[in-house]
Amino acid sequence: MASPADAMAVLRIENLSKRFGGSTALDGVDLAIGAREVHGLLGQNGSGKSTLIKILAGFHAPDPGARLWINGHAVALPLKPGDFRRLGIAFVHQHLGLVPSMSVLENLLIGEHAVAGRWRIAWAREAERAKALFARFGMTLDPAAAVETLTSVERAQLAIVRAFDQITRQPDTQTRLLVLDEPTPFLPAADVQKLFQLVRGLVAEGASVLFVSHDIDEVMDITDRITVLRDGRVADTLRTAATRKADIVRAIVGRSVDLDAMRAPRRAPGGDAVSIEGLRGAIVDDVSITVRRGEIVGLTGLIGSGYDEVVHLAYSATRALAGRLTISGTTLELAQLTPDAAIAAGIVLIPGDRQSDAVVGTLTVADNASLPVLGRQRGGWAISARGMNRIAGALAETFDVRPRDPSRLMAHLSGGNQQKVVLAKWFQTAPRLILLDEPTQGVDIGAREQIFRIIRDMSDQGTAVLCASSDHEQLAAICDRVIVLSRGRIVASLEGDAISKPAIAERCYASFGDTTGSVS
Ligand SMILES: Nc1ncnc2c1ncn2[C@@H]1O[C@H](COP(=O)(O)OP(=O)(O)OP(=O)(O)O)[C@@H](O)[C@H]1O
Repeated sequence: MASPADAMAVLRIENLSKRFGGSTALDGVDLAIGAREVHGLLGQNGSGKSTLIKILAGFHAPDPGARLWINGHAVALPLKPGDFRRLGIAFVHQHLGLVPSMSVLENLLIGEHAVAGRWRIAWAREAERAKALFARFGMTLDPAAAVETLTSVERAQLAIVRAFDQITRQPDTQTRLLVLDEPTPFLPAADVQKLFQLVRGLVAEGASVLFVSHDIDEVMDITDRITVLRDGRVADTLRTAATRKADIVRAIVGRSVDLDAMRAPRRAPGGDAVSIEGLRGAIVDDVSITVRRGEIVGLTGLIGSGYDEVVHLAYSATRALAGRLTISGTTLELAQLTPDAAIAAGIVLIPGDRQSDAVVGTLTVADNASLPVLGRQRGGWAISARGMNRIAGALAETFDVRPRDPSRLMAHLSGGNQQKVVLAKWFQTAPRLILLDEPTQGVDIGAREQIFRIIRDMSDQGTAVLCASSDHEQLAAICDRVIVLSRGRIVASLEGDAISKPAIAERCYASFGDTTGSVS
């Protein structure tokens, strides 16, 4: 039903559909974003969010029958790549699109280089303009600073302000629509609030925002309305202020989810399964951790505290300067360990940045899922494709990978479904120690529940689990113990009922006192 906000929509789409071969990504979607509205776009993995955004970016052509209006003016579809600029739309994706080695100012003006006739840039004048632009939104960025020296939240702020600046420079339009596609992963709560302050500042200056996220708390905080996609259709459009979290979850998943039930029942831990002693890396400094049998241990802290380095050092994805890891009676010197030797010892690392570290996009789902167990698939000299498909099919069933098509190219799965394949691929090797780095980043609330259950099952069967994450809700849901790091050292350990989302956050921020180094 059209609301008053729809009548003066900055962007209005009707009957948007998109099929890829036999599968339907979007099916008759209507969406209206009001002037100065922050509009959330939510939905399970594979529900069609990225496809919708890619159609606006001119990357995909929609199926015939769709209609688009920008500020009340009909716009012909399909859009060509780059059309969005002259229409007053800008995109900020999770990877932000900044060049770290270039300065803040060069990054701000990167779009200007690309525009014919704008090669001559008055740098001094632009630097003054940039300072004024940042000051307008309460930011204190130095235009001459290299982006690689900025904090994560400063980079995200720069990417968002740049997007706003690019559209306000467009001569042909008054439209200012920012599409923020998961801009907050890995940011601690206080930094998310800084970004939201910026978003509110941009809205006060006339911008509208489409905010895509899996974080329901954040969406409830920043949006005015929410559109929920399910299986490519609009499941609901909700006014945020009048909506409870449970209603949003139900719209996303299509059923009720008992959020409290996702919390792990407390178990009595067994004997020591894995111990890490005297670990040192670029940030981590003399850290010792013991994981007991049947125990899931979380690692967290502020960005730069080193909590995520621990799992990479324990697998030797990054070579440790010093430290020992003892597993099943074998002690490994971490300064000499290689990933091959780690895998042979039953250690697996599931990295957070799956696009670059964990996925081969040009191979099928079956190929990706089979990579760690190829040795088991050799029939004579050939690798059995049927065997690989069978294994991948069974894993896809357990991990609810959608669609259930092992022959699909990995690059053609949605981001969250790729993550499920990565988890499935390593879990089938029955590891002794699983090192997780942001395991449910980009994964929807329904799949998250399944993944938590699988991690718990693995731990019940004796696998030791170390999970590095900045998602305190996730840690509170799955961990028996949560270790907090600051400046490379352990500063707190929460156990049992002391673990909660606010308690973890509090320890992360109150962590500039004494450091103890080890916890068992
Ligand atoms: N290029 C493609 N070829 C074939 N199928 C595709 C392609 N891109 C997306 N799909 C399919 O379209 C559907 C919607 O995917 P989309 O990436 O839009 O989901 P999403 O809501 O963004 O998911 P996520 O939250 O996991 O990022 C999925 O079933 C996906 O497998």
